[in-house]
Amino acid sequence: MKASLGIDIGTSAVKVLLLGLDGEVLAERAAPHPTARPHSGWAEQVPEDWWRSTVAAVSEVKSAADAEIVAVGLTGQLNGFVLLDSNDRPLGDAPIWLDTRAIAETAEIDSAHAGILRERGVTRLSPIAVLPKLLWLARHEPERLSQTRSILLVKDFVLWKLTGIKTTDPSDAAATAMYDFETGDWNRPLLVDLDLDPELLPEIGATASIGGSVTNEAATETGIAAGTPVARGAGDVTALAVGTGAIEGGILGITLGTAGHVVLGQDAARRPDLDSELWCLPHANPDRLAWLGLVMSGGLSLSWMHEMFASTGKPLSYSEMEALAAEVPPGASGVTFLPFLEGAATPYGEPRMRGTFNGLSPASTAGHMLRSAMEGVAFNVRQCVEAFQASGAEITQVHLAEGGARVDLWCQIVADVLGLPVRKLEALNTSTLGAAMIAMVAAGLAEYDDLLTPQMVQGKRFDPDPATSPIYEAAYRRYCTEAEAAARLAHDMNSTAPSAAKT
Ligand SMILES: Nc1ncnc2c1ncn2[C@@H]1O[C@H](COP(=O)(O)OP(=O)(O)O)[C@@H](O)[C@H]1O
Ligand SMILES: O=C(CO)[C@@H](O)[C@H](O)COP(=O)(O)O
Repeated sequence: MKASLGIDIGTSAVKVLLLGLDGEVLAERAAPHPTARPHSGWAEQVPEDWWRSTVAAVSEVKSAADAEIVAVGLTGQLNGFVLLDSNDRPLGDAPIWLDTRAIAETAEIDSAHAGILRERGVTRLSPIAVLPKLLWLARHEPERLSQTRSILLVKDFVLWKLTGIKTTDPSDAAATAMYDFETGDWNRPLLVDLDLDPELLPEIGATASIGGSVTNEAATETGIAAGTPVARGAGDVTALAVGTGAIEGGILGITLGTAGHVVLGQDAARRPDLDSELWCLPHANPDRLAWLGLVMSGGLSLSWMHEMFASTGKPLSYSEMEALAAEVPPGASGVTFLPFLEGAATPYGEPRMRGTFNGLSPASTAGHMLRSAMEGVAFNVRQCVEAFQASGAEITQVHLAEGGARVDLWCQIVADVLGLPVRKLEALNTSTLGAAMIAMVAAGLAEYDDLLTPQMVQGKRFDPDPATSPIYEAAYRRYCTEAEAAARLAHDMNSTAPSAAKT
């Protein structure tokens, strides 16, 4: 059987998926890679680890399904970047999206260039983005930047390893804050103004277009036939917009990966309210834009607790954690978790906020903390949904996916907190699925209109329980009050802090 191979270089792992041309998922595999946090606020990965994980996961998925790979599509975490020297060797490790060392540079660029960033980049600047991190490097590691001959984003590094071609797509480019939505090119005037060389950046080609084909060397390493076309693909937000069906209309995609994503496909002429810290990225379909509400610590809020239990020598499985949380009533008896372990994106845009439990008493149990962690993430998701609605978007269906959606209680909590029916998709790895779908379009094997596969509309439905509605209304109001106070506190305590150096 012929199949499209999707490859997602995620934060915690590379995931791969074989999608039959009839829309059936034939096999999926993953291979993990670590994140290093060498200094406060830093988060880095080793680019060669992405390639090693890709080779391992592709080899496994090929053994799991007897399929002929006719197209490859890439996606990956946004805003990680590799500096390559004149011999195409990485100059050090790659700062990833979780790296917030450039808080001071962010404030500086945003205040001097807010107009051009909003009008041409359709963004408020965030320290997640590549742009302020490049300025940080120019100031703190100028030699490293002066030795740099090219810069590649995460999925584009793997595309280069597969094809020998350095290229990117509009969705990955736009997240860096260095893209011009009007010209479809890098925002050259902004870069020149900041003394950053636009020629270090790769050319930008359409998401659903072929970027190159698998080289003989990559074929030997991966087992994918030499000459197989590789689509440029998309950053993970745009790929998961495709994979969750958030392509047009009111279909809202929610994912609980390491991050949490709340995504809608909207008409390209419309813009969200950037003051609500919503993001706007090019969609795979050029007639649309992907609107994003970003929850920094989505699935991470639960995997963090999972790791804490494991570190005590008494690990709990995810189903044991779910069972403990299920013993506690909705609203977690007044315990609130603010899910800002990695800072806050939508709606606060405050990277210095941190996670907090409020309302604990001697009667509180691990179940209260687990349930409130899931509820806190659902409340942050609701803030994203309300920001979309305030920007005039209508929501008719909710599709939920990625690793955290394996926890049924969490799916029910999301339905109850939103007061909307939620469908947990059968194909949970939606960015990987989206990458495989985009590759099919790029290779001329499918049209955008064919992209809603049977997996999309199938899956378990969770209806909101009306009995929980008044409880969650009160708990959500409590959460908002506490989160707003925490945002003010983080801002006031840190507003004079200098840029993060090696501490
Ligand atoms: N065995 C499991 N059962 C239920 N949920 C899990 C399990 N393992 C991980 N998770 C959840 O899935 C999240 C990771 O989702 P995933 O889609 O793999 O993330 P990413 O693509 O960001 O690496 C974890 O943070 C955790 O909340
Ligand atoms: O960078 C962003 C948003 O800017 C995140 O969307 C990352 O791309 C995280 O993806 P996961 O690995 O959690 O799926």
